[in-house]
Amino acid sequence: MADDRIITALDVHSVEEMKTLVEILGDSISFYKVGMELFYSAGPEAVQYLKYEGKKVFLDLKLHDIPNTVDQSIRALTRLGADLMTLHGTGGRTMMETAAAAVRDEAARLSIPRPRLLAVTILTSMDDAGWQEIGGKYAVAETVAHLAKLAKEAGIDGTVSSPYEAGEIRRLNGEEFLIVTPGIRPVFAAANDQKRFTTPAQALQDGASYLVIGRPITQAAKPREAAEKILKEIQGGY
Ligand SMILES: O=c1ccn([C@@H]2O[C@H](COP(=O)(O)O)[C@@H](O)[C@H]2O)c(=O)[nH]1
Repeated sequence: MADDRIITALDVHSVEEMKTLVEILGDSISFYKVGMELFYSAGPEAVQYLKYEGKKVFLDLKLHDIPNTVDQSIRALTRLGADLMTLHGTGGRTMMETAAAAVRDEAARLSIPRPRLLAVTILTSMDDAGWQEIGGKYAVAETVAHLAKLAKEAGIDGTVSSPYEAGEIRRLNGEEFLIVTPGIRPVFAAANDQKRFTTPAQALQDGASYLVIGRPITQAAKPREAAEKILKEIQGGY
């Protein structure tokens, strides 16, 4: 029933709201994202609950700091046992290399499966105009490809990018590299604040490994029906 390639973003601010959604979605969703909103409100309990329920967890806290701070923070987060975690690729090569080594070291020390690390490239809420406004010298697509190459060289397992860049990242970094794409909008959903987005089927066709989908499911009048509609779409049932 569930498809591991769909990660539902639990952007709510209490454990109670999270549990209600997870119960409603039942076996239609097996992979959840805990982001800043939920983690800053509920803390590690959110991750622990999902793991206890047998779900996979993407802990999306987008670390962005000097290498030493990221090293210590990523070690603490590794102990929570998430499957995927994020840091910002714009933190640079040394920061990414330090984080990649810290996750491997901490997971080995605890004899737990190693969480996969993803570098956030350029947020999907940003278009070329917004990127240039903050001083971006090259086009978004070019910068994302550059950051993806750098992330791979630094020992990072994958990227978070928009689906628009997925094909090029796949070409550059190969089949094993994880490409996680938020900015997913089924035809029935509003764009909200997303600027670089496409449909679930198109994103997979373009090379995404995982799709992050929040509001089109969690804010639908009937979340389970919305999730099932998306599953049907990606499994070719339209
Ligand atoms: O570039 C990025 C990085 C992360 N996100 C996160 O994904 C979800 C998307 O939610 P929707 O409701 O489907 O828009 C959200 O948790 C973001 O923090 C992103 O959108 N873009």
